[in-house]
Amino acid sequence: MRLTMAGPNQAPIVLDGVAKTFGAGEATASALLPSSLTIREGEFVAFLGPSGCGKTTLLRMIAGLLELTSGRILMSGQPLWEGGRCRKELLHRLGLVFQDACLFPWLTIEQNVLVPLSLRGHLPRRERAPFARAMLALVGAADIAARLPNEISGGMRQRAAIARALSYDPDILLMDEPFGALDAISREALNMELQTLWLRSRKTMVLVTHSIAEAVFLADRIVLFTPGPGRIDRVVEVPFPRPRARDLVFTQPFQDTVRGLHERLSALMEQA
Ligand SMILES: Nc1ncnc2c1ncn2[C@@H]1O[C@H](COP(=O)(O)OP(=O)(O)OP(=O)(O)O)[C@@H](O)[C@H]1O
Repeated sequence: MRLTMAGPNQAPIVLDGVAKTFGAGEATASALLPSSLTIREGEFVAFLGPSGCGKTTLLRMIAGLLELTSGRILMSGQPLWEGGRCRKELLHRLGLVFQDACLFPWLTIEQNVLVPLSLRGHLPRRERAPFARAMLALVGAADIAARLPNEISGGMRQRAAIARALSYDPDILLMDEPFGALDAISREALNMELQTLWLRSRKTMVLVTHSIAEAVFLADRIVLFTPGPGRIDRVVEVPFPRPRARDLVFTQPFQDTVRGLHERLSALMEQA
């Protein structure tokens, strides 16, 4: 089922006092303190914070993979969780990409990208393969359509994972450290591709990252978390116009922004 588009006052994602604790009794541990945030239509938001601050936990709650302990998540104004039950029909708006590409090793890349199309069945059968190839082309991976996952590089596997997430035709792309395991140069190339993808599609994108520079390069707004149990410390607007050139990272204004965030994160970690 496809939902109607969000109205002007219905942001794609609203977090309203969202919190999570794990365990029970004396073993209870807080993973995320109450956090509120509005993610706007078509914006690129990065979640940035030290290890264990609850970024992944929050992303998993937005993805409907983890129940909230308290608070509400609204998707285009509709609560994602109701009475302890996740409203699966709202999840059709989401595409997910994780650090590990999680591709089926016995399927070619094109077949992997076709899986969600077959499962969802939202395209006529004859249109599926061309659509899968178009998604691979969009992320610069058209050449590897016929290869198996273990025959290609980690960077190419992540491109394929993004293409697979896009084949759900999501309005919102949630990404958890998608390039965390890649070398610096591949990561830069993938960041450029991701920016191009965002510029072309204007999908709402949420990226969890440890990298301050990656967050500054890609995001419109950076959500900074305190050390665990984390909460949102502040939301920082990134001032650089688009498209952002690869060389932006070497400029003084970029490095000043990175340094400012670094100093804030260091201060938070010293206070913790
Ligand atoms: N299933 C779970 N059961 C118990 N504790 C958990 C579970 N998942 C996460 N946690 C705990 O919740 C806290 C937040 O973890 P989370 O993975 O969300 O942090 P993170 O900011 O994404 O960290 P990283 O950047 O290292 O991935 C951590 O203390 C973690 O140990």
